Amino acid sequence: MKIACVQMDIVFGEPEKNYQQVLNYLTEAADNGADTIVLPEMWNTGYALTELNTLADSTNRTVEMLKNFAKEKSVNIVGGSVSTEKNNGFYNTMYVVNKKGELVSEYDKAHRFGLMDEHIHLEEGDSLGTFKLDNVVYGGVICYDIRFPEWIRAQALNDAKLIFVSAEWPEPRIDHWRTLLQARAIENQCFIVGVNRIGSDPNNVFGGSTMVVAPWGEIRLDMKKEEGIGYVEIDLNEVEEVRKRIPVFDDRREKLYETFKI
Ligand SMILES: NC(=O)CCC(=O)C(=O)O
Repeated sequence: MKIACVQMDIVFGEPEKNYQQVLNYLTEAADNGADTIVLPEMWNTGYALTELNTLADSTNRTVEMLKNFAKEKSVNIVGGSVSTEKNNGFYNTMYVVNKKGELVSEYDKAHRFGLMDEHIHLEEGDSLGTFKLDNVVYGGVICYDIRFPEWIRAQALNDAKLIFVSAEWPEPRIDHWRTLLQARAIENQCFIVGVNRIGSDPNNVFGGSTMVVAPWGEIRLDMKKEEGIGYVEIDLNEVEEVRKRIPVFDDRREKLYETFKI
């Protein structure tokens, strides 16, 4: 499985420029033989949260673009996230489309990040964010969600073998990002593909460090500050190998956990 991670800059509050940019990246990745392309968080608008009433995607624009592209090039797309307007509110939404051009997941960020005012401008989602591509179960979460081990564990317990994390994670906390991605991979014995943006907006400088971490914890891709697409080939059989080596999932004590606040 060849994964393409798009570590891009995002033009603040300018969806037209960002849709064009993303189309260019998708084309480059598909032409380079990617099976699955992964985008960062809020790539249509950036964190222009006070302008969402005019900028957020309130139509099917993103979904249609991703579906058409995926079908034409026969590629899976984990569409990072975009700001959306639906059900009388604004959301931070991850769309995933498969190679046939079908929408297989629509996940709204479950945990809102107060330091970037999400709790003021965005609604929170309630779905788990697991989905199937080519008959394998995956998970998808958005940025701050990775700080909640119980949320990632829930995806792993629901059979996710690889979890995608799309982010706009600022540089000053980039060590947290790197450590959390590795910890979530080791504790859940699964692949973690974390795609962060680079560049800056009026309030933050973003840290890049798009990474792919294997179930044993090795870093298989580290884009550091490089702008562009990083490629990695992975074998999902590694998940079962690592789970056999240390059978964490067999050794869990669910009854015990139920007696405490976990
Ligand atoms: N966009 C986000 O959710 C950022 C999360 C973040 O920076 C963190 O430290 O957590």
